[in-house]
Amino acid sequence: MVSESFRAHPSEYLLALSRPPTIGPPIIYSPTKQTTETNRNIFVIDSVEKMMGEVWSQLGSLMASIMFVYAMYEQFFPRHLRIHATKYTQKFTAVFYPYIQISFSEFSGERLKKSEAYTAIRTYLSANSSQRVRRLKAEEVKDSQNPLIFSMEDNEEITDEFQGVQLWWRASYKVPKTQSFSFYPTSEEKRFLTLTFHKRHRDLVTASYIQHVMKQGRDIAVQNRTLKLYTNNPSKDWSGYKQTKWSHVNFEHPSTFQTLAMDPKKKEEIVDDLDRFKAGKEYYAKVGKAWKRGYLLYGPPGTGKSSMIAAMANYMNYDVYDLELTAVKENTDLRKLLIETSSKSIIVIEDIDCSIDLTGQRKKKKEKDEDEEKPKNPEKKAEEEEKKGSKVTLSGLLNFIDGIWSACGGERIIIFTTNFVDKLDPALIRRGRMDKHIEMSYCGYEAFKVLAKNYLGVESHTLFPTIEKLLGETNMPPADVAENLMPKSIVADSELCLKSLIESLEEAKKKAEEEAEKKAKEDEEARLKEELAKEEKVEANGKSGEEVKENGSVH
Ligand SMILES: Nc1ncnc2c1ncn2[C@@H]1O[C@H](COP(=O)(O)OP(=O)(O)OP(=O)(O)O)[C@@H](O)[C@H]1O
Ligand SMILES: [Mg+2]
Repeated sequence: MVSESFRAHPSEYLLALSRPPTIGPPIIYSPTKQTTETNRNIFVIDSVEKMMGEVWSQLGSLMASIMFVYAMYEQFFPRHLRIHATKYTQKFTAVFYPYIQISFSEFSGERLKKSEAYTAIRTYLSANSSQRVRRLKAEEVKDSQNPLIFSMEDNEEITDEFQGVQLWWRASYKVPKTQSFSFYPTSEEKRFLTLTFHKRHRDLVTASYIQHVMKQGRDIAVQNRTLKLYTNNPSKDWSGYKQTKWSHVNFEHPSTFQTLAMDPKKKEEIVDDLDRFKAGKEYYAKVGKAWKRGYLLYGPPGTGKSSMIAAMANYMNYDVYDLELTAVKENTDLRKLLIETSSKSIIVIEDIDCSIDLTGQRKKKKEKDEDEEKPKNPEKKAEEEEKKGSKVTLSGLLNFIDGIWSACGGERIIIFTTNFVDKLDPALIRRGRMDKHIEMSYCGYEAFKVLAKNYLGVESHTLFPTIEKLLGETNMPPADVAENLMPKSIVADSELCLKSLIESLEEAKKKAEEEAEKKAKEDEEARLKEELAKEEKVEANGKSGEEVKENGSVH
């Protein structure tokens, strides 16, 4: 037998099989020059060669016949009959071939837009294939945390399993036969993914499996993507060639809930709220509310409002749209901006009290009265309006937050920040618009412990009780505490930083006491002044009374 007598390496065996058949007289090996074993091997190789030669020649003639028949078929078989022939061939093969194939092309739609389904499936397969497929393709991906992703190479196949059912995915490509003229750049090869499965699983695959794959693919893409920080372009720049309403950069703020210094209970409450929001798609639909949530962050400067927004974006994996209201010309522009934001995003308006004239309605009325009094020349009026910039009104902003348009897209968080919550119109911050009001306050002991752990890696220290006492007596924002905890030189250790903080706290306490004293003095002086003024008034009244009396007596 060949397999028994052939002892060469498999690669040599394959080499022998692939060698073309030799023509001519057989080679005679001299028994005197070869050992018996080697002779036997040579003989076996020789007979395999001969056998393969026959197979090759038969195969060659068969191929030639098939090609001839195919060429005749292509040339002479009538076109309309060919359609029927293909149809019946497919029906015939379907009897013996129980598998169904679904293909997903890379591009779809009129403008050769990249198919979302293809992208999602490819992401799903990339996540699953890198461990199982031998031939992988490395691709550079924009906007992803991993600059390189590995997907399966063309013509590779991967087996997947879903609810106990086996399915096969294959990546393929087609080179189009004819070149068509197009305005849009087309790649020569058309790539597609083919899913093969047994026909008895048709319902499972179409109803659940594909949805499962696409959802997983999208989730993986969301996990891997780099967050973006958008800002709105001034309304006057919207027309023209590019017409982009938002510009963006990669969002790289490192703030997280771990690094955020605040009361742990309050922090946990916020994280829970965010979790509930993220998982609340069905709930919001059930209660008939748009899937969005508003947060109002208020507190003195440097208490971590902006850091909180960054922590929320990183936690939720949402893009941030930083809306600069002063660059928005009017209410309709606000709506246009809203439409162009994506879901899974946070829309932020910082320092809302400074960005919009919340007494706009009243002012407008005053202006109107003035205008009626003295009509201006229209050119001057337009110039003045241009100078004034934004014409966004409070009602426009209210509509932006919870008008009908605000529901498009879904899964959006709106955040306002302010230093002066009392300045805001109650309508703007009522529950439903700003669902949760979060106060960011001065640094307490709990917040300090978080900062000490983050900045110095210290969880307890003998100086902590002193700091706790001083923090209770002063109002220092976390930004100042953090600054004091930053080592000022390479050799500075944690004790030095804590001492520097104590110094600053004592200084702040002294300053606050001095200021309180000064204020008390000023108040006292003002009170005395008022009393004096009152007395003088009474005196003056008394004098004038007497004069009246005197005058009366004269008359
Ligand atoms: N609660 C905090 N936790 C951790 N770091 C903080 C906190 N508050 C402030 N910081 C530090 O102080 C800096 C300023 O904070 P941040 O910009 O978040 O304050 P803010 O409240 O937005 O101030 P403003 O009202 O002036 O905008 C941050 O870069 C951060 O390092
Ligand atoms: Mg800020």
